[in-house]
Amino acid sequence: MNQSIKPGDNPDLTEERLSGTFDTNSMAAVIYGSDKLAQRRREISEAVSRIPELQDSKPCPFMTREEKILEGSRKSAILNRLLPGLIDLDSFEETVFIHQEVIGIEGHPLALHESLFIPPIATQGTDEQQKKWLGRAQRREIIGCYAQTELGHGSNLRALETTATFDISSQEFILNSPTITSLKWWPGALGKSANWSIVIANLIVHDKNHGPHPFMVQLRDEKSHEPLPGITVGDIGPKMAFNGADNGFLGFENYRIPRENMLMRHSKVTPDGGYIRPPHAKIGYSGMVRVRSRMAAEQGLFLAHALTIAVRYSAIRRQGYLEDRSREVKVLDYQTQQHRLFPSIARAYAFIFCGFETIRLYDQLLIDVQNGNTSGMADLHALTSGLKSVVTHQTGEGIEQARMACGGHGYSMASYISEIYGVAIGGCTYEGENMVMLLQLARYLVKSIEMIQNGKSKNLGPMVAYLAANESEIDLNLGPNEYLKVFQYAARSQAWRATEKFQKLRNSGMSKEQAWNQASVELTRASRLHTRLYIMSTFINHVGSVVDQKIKKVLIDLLNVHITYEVMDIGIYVQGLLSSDQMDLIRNQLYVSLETIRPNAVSLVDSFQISDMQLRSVLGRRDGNVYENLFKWAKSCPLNDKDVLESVTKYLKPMMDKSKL
Ligand SMILES: CCCCCCCC/C=C\CCCCCCCCCCCCCCCC(=O)SCCNC(=O)CCNC(=O)[C@H](O)C(C)(C)COP(=O)(O)OP(=O)(O)OC[C@H]1O[C@@H](n2cnc3c(N)ncnc32)[C@H](O)[C@@H]1OP(=O)(O)O
Ligand SMILES: Cc1cc2nc3c(=O)[nH]c(=O)nc-3n(C[C@H](O)[C@H](O)[C@H](O)COP(=O)(O)OP(=O)(O)OC[C@H]3O[C@@H](n4cnc5c(N)ncnc54)[C@H](O)[C@@H]3O)c2cc1C
Repeated sequence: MNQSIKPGDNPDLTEERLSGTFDTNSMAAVIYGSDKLAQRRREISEAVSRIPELQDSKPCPFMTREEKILEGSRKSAILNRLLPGLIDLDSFEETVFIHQEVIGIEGHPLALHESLFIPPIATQGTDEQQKKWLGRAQRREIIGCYAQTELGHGSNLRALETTATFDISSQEFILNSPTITSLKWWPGALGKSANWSIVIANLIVHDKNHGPHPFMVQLRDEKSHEPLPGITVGDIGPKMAFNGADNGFLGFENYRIPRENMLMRHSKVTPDGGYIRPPHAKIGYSGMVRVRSRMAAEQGLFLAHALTIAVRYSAIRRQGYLEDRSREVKVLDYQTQQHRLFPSIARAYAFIFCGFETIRLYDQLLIDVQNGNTSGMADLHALTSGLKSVVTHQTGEGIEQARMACGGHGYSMASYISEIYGVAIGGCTYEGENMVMLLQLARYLVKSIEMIQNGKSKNLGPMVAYLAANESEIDLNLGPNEYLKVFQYAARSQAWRATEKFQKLRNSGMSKEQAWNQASVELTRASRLHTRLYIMSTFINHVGSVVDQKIKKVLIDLLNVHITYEVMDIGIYVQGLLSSDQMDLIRNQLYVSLETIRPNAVSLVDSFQISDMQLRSVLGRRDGNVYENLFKWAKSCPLNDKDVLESVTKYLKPMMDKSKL
């Protein structure tokens, strides 16, 4: 049963909901990993919808940037007061969810406090440091951000220029931004809101540079909120989207902080200037791995927002005819519309399933690292580097297709899809530019192939074991596991092709760096295929573990859309394996699976259970009553407050009057 049906809804949507074959609450439990979490999301939505002061003061598209920041701060402060009665304060998921529900996706002054400021203190701070700052941060007595990227460098962390020089005599670090390019640039909440920051700076002790390390730095006076002497700080200006957040710049001039402000759980500077190395050289990068490990689920949900809008709208939008000339069809009945939207629904599910898996893997790694075992770091770094890159790119593509699937109204801010797109594709850049991160995974793939070449296949981890197999024929009787083999073939042959290209260039006498650069397009292709294989295999495993048979049946249908679409999409890489007859068969299976999923399309997006408050879309409203509300929305546009604008009286009218003479 579709739980979204209510009286007064658009009958076209009700009809769709009645045709669904499964219970949307049960599907939500599968999507969010547990009945309890799905249930909590519904309860929180319901509770906040009843609190007038948490509602939008006006639609976001009609707000200026200053109003967005004010509104985000207003709601953050109210939430901070009300949270104890609304959520389990120990649950990160509930905390993130309620902020998203109430404030939305455009960002707000506390958006990074929870995800980028608190975690480094909790995982890289010593027990004393945690005691000193964690409680204050959790109670929001201080607001924090994460300042790493600089004006001149973001991707290449080893070229960061900010310095933290240890002064033994005063037992302080002296922070400096020696050049214009060393200004910190981009950190969310830094511009106007945060009064503390984790700052990544080169640690210099006895003139030796030990590379980037994290420091806890106070930026603004806790009473006046004025920048402290030695600090230059401000907002970097409007962005493509995410304008409810105040991304900022920051410079230091001989700014002193106590020795105890370097986060010292792993690396340490002793009072006499001794440096103690961390157990793994890249442990300071683990905050980034944490965020990347959450990005697949987060991005899957961005895609889910856009699809909820586009699929619901496509079910009420009637345009053109099929056989019956007496009534126009729902645009959702066109095969092209289904081909545009349904594979993205499948991807959104796949990304969310993968995302919960990588969050679990990160949590496990965290426990291992705290116990001194860093052996899993390279694997998870490689996996999350590839995953964030593929998922952000495909999410962007899927959201843009969703916008186009809504025709002209998709282009209006009333659809809200452009904002979702703008926020989501930021993910292609933040937490590591996608090409850069694909090349990180490629290093791992090349190393794995070198192990095979050196007769050490047995040492390969489970995620790359397929690189050593030798599949050259596929049974035509295609089920999910055969599709997986097809994908393995594609990923394996591309990984070998790219590695051999790199090796050939090396053997021709080229430097390692040049050879890498000349092979890099092929290497990034290998990384994408490897990652898409991982996404597919996680999806297959996840569906296999579902117990509820009605849910399982529809997930198998969705999986069929996914595997057929993905294999068609990488056709060029499987030409050596599949005949044109086999490709035709797969193409036809895709068309059949689009038809099979059609009656459940609306129920599949309803199962994401994204409330109207969170969706902020006139087109995607749960009740499907779009046209009257589009008219209402347009009338409420501030431009319509007056019939005759100053633009007319001051310029157009005099121009027209003059022309008449
Ligand atoms: C009451 C209030 C409550 C508030 C609660 C609010 C909560 C609300 C939250 C959300 C609300 C909802 C909001 C709506 C949603 C909005 C979403 C939008 C959010 C926007 C968020 C934006 C955040 C962005 C943050 C950032 O971007 S931070 C900056 C990130 N920067 C990067 O990622 C830089 C990328 N570069 C690198 O990582 C490195 O430079 C490099 C590329 C890895 C290379 O490093 P390096 O040069 O040092 O190494 P190499 O020489 O290349 O490699 C050497 C070997 O090291 C290995 N390696 C590298 N990294 C790692 C690692 N991490 N782990 C393990 N190993 C690693 C590498 O593989 C090499 O190995 P080898 O064996 O091959 O040698
Ligand atoms: C919305 C948003 C929020 C952000 N929030 C924060 C924050 O809170 N804190 C923070 O510290 N930072 C933040 N950032 C900054 C972000 O992390 C960086 O912008 C990102 O890491 C990319 O670095 P860059 O800007 O230096 O890109 P560049 O590296 O300059 O990228 C430019 C081009 O160069 C290419 N390139 C660079 N290096 C290589 C290479 N080795 N091989 C091949 N190609 C290469 C890239 O692929 C890209 O095409 C944020 C950014 C955005 C957009």
